[in-house]
Amino acid sequence: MIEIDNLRVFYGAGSDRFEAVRGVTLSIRRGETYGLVGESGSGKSSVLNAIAGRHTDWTGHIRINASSVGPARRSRAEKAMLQIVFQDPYGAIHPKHTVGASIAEPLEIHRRPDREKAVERLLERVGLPPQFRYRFPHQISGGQRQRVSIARALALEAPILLLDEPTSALDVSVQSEVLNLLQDLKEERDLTYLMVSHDMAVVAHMCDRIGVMQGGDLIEEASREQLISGNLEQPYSQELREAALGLA
Ligand SMILES: Nc1ncnc2c1ncn2[C@@H]1O[C@H](COP(=O)(O)OP(=O)(O)OP(=O)(O)O)[C@@H](O)[C@H]1O
Repeated sequence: MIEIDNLRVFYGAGSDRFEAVRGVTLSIRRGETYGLVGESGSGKSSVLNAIAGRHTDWTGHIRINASSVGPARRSRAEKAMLQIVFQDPYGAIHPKHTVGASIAEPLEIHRRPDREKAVERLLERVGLPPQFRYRFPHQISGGQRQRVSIARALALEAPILLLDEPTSALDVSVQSEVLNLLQDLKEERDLTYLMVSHDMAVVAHMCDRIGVMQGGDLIEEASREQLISGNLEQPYSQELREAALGLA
């Protein structure tokens, strides 16, 4: 569903030009949840933003559902293939728009019919009551806001969701509810997830496979079983795992 070949991502120009991702190759199957982990600044979000078309200074090959996408502006059909769920829901939902308007916006842009009904169904699917459509983001909790951004991400029925630290801004008690919702949606709709996370526990819970990034390189890939049992090749991956388990 997602194939990346020798992806290099850059920021800045001239002598300030900086290579944040240094030739990453990976592929993610349909229905798989793939977790990108690594310390802050290792390049995880840069990979995600290149795939999403949010950052355009990159080289290499990205194929989404077997079609190549370039760094240039995406077509409507290409955009409809994937959606992002951000750490901070305010990245996706406008603070001055009602919940209903935020969820309806992608449907309006893509001129989908029956938007009222669709918003109602989406709210219901993410576990929010219908009257929430009239509320503003500051009138609902952080977990509820993240449910709204998930509803918005689902609106166009994109087969791929890019999850950028989707629960790290939430209270621990709410985190698992949102993760369980994502898990249920994935099974129900055969979605493919690429998840960026600091949190190895979240990744172990959610992901079929992980990729470990360090300094812009993908240094190791491992299955969930390997992650859980500690059967990792690179000392750095072990360190991340042990730190997450409180063993370090
Ligand atoms: N807009 C930008 N301009 C310049 N450098 C940037 C920009 N965005 C990211 N970088 C740099 O690129 C490198 C990779 O950043 P990136 O955000 O991809 O890492 P990350 O692993 O996602 O980190 P975090 O977990 O903190 O989000 C870092 O050194 C960062 O400083």
